[in-house]
Amino acid sequence: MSNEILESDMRNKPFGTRLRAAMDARGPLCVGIDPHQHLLDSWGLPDTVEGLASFTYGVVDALADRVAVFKPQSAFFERFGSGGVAVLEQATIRLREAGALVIIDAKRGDIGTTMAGYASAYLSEKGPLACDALTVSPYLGFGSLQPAIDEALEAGAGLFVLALTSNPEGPQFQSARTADGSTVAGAVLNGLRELNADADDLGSFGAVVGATISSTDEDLNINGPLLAPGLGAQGGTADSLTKVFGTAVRNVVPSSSREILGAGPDATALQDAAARANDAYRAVLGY
Ligand SMILES: O=c1ccn([C@@H]2O[C@H](COP(=O)(O)O)[C@@H](O)[C@H]2O)c(=O)[nH]1
Repeated sequence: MSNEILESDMRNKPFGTRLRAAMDARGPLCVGIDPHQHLLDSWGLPDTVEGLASFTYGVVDALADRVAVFKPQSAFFERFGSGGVAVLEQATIRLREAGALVIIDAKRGDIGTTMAGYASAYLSEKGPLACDALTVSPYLGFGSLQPAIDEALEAGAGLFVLALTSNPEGPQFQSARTADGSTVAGAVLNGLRELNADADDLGSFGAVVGATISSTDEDLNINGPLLAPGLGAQGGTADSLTKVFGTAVRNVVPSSSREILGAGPDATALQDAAARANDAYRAVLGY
């Protein structure tokens, strides 16, 4: 199941094309790798870098060849300093070797050459944390993301820009009106729509839209992927996806972390949890 995505012709395709192929082959589920302290504890592991490594590689070994997309949460690796970041690097390499795509959830955002520094760390194939896509924050202005957009285009990588996040505090800024009358979220979605305008099927520039927002008046048809965290532990369900995403539901990448990870450490239990979630989302998203 892994090799069709790894074939050299696919390797050189833009992120959006590779993402569609991976979801077609393995189902739409994105498994979040969030090694919370309470999860290490429930897996019988110590809250140390060794515990982090056992947890992370346990997820990788169980799921890398059957799940399309993984979203490691950088914060839980950074918590352990350089040793933790080394685990993130290794996990990313192993997942990609098994044909999965990796979105590192680091929500980076800065200006000019600093943003370019983040972009080269995560998006350039020569970067130490080279992955398929990175989450980024647009709150220094959508245009501040340009160095990451340029690097993503150069590397065939993708970006997921925060638009309508799953947390209840999000609307305070995201629903605010900009000078041209659109909301902040609407301005982000417009920016992404422009970036994806020439993409054939799925563009490489995605939005983060939580599965927990009850509904939205924003146009989510951006011809790009819609990363939907908030499923499972935060209360979002497969049915919420139809309500939130409407006609854009086919482009949703449903992401779930604690709901799946809580089934470990047994590999079969992790695989069953991922298969159940994948089947539920497949049915709703039309795969
Ligand atoms: O709007 C957002 C953006 C990112 N996240 C991240 O997704 C996971 C959710 O974990 P669960 O255990 O499935 O709740 C976590 O890494 C968040 O930082 C989000 O939840 N909402």
